[in-house]
Amino acid sequence: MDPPPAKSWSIHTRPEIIQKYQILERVGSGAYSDVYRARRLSDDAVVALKEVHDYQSAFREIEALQLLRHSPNVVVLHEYFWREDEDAVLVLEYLRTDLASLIAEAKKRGDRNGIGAGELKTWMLQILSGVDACHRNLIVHRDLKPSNLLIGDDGVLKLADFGQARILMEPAYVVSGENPLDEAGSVQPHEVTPETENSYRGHTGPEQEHGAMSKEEEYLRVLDGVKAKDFDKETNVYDGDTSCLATCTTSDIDEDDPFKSSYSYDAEEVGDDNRHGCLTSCVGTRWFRAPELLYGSTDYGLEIDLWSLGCIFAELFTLEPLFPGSADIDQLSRIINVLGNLTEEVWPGCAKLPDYRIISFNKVENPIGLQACLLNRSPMEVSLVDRLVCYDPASRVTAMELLQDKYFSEEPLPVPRSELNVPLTKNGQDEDSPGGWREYNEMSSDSDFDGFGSATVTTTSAGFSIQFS
Ligand SMILES: Nc1ncnc2c1ncn2[C@@H]1O[C@H](COP(=O)(O)OP(=O)(O)OP(=O)(O)O)[C@@H](O)[C@H]1O
Repeated sequence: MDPPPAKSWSIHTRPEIIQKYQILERVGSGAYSDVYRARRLSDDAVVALKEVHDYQSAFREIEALQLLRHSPNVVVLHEYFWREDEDAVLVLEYLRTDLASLIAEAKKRGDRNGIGAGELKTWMLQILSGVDACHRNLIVHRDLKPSNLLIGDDGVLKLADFGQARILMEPAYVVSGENPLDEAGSVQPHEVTPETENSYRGHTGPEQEHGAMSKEEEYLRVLDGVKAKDFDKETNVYDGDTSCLATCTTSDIDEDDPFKSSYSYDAEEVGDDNRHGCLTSCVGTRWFRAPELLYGSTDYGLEIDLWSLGCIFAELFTLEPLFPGSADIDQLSRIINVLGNLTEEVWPGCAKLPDYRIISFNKVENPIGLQACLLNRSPMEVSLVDRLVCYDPASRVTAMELLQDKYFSEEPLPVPRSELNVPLTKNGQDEDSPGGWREYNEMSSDSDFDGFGSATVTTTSAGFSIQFS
């Protein structure tokens, strides 16, 4: 195999960037990226430059952010730079802090009741609106966690870090198995404008008929898998009737845009997700990872985000992570201690999960229940988490349904954004602090069995099984 092409060693030396932006400081780095605060020379606006070192992650983030560009609770992608031999640089709106910092500051203050109920509701509504926007577009974020919910000085909260996002279904009938980036070569920068926006709505044309059967089958498969509930008809994405496919496809696509033919479910086969629509179970940050992922599912749906959402809401209520597992098995064991064992009674079909028969736990006779984890919270708050943090993905309440929940229309009402206490600091600067950034961001392999209980390995007809006690 040829070695990868040499890359510019630094964003600071790339003329196309420094001609337009003054790089001020590095504000963060993640598994795949370095993020800088920068000043746009044309108008002095402060922006974030996200230099993404991983091709697939950059691809996914740009693809999702272009589709979500009108969503008020999703970070705005202004433009991006990408040449074959260099890392992608995404120019994003700059948001100074995040929900993890909000939780950390509230905890530090030691207020007995945590974040005020009216404030909580405003934060939650913003999160729900962002998740709802993703799910209406059949985008599964796959890494929802407090540190990926960015907050601006005006109290606006936006979903960010779409590097693991996937579009579960794109009814554009674009028939392509090829990677559009390979075809496109160097065509940057790309300004993200209404003209270059890759929307898959509102255009019908002959290309829709091409490959319709397989797409329809795929669509039905996804729907089966994700139990897509009644998406808003206005979006023309899904109205509970597959006939709406006829109204959905790509619209104005910039000829130069390397993403122009990527908006199909199977056009982009990257990462560990395979060519046949199977998704990798190795996504997300463990504490927020849904049980179906922990059991190795590869045909999960939007509901994995709803589980994460429940964990985030629980953390907002108690200022403590709900399931802070130290390894994947520990993660499952914590969930089982609270919800009880995963059985066919609570989730019909769970026995088909790839690792269900491989990993088993002793019967938990008296699961402690979510209420015990949410001490001093109102019944409505407990119910809200309960409807998200449940085993059967089909039973999880959608973001759209929650936006209408009476919790948000009852006293105390959500406060105006101007009354929110925006965190003064940004959490996670101290990477080695216990329970801090490093632990929070850890994504370990599925093979970490250390540090909890005893394990009995037995040979079975299927191979082996591990019993944890
Ligand atoms: N638009 C932005 N404005 C300000 N800071 C940002 C912005 N986007 C990202 N950051 C910060 O940069 C850091 C890394 O960003 P991000 O989480 O998007 O990258 P990543 O490599 O995908 O990370 P992860 O390892 O969490 O998946 C985070 O601390 C984040 O808060």
